[in-house]
Amino acid sequence: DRQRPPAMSWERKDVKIFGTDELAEGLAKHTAALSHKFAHHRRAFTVVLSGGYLIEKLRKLVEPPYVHEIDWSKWHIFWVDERVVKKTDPDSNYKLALDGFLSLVPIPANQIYSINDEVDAKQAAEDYEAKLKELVAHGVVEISPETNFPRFDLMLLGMGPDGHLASLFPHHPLLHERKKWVTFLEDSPKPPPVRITFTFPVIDASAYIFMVVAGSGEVDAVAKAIQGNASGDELLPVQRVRLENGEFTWFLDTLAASKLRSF
Ligand SMILES: O=C1O[C@H](COP(=O)(O)O)[C@@H](O)[C@H](O)[C@H]1O
Repeated sequence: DRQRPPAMSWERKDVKIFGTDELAEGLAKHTAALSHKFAHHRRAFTVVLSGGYLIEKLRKLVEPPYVHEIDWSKWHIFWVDERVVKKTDPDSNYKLALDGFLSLVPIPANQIYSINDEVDAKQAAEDYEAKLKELVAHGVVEISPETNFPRFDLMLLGMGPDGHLASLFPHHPLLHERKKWVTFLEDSPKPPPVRITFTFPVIDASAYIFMVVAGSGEVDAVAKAIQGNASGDELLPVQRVRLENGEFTWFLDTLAASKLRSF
């Protein structure tokens, strides 16, 4: 039933709240719209994924009508963060996305940019940054004219209960990394400890970010992030996103939004 918009209990430009069963449909609809827009204007649609339950929320994209309507040949897939484990490890964000999403859609395999899982974290971060630079040079990934950081078309991200996004955790020194595109950490408070992550300047250069949060686990972080009055060091990582020239939209289900005061 394509004409029927997803049931949405509440919407403002930057916050969309869906019934728990409707969130995946709403996300698919808005993602497909961006895919059409970018595929029409450029030869590539660059999409960055996180791990976590985001992947399960992409389930409607692999079903009709979206699976048939999207021009998957234009999609290029990246990870905002990755655990430094083998690609077959259950902790791998690549494996999670492959099993739950990428193996079900016809994105060309050479347009799926996973990390090098044969090297240590420092080398994996350097390799990934070098790959991004190569793709910028070939015009696949755009570059921000303002900051010279790569500008991805869409980041589909999740957030942890502590407000972390990517592998940028509260009070961690990497929150302040302003030079590198991709960096690494060996002390992630959430296991596994060794990871690589995009830095804030890369996240901030995005054209669109969809921040997807569902269920009751992050309800306090959602309320703090959207309506809290923290400042300085107490800002949650997700509150530190400062898009230069892009749109940040929360995709919440009613449970995740249940501690929001009405706007
Ligand atoms: O460790 C990670 O956590 C976040 C949030 O995960 P979730 O399970 O709370 O959705 C995820 O976005 C990130 O990619 C992942 O490495």
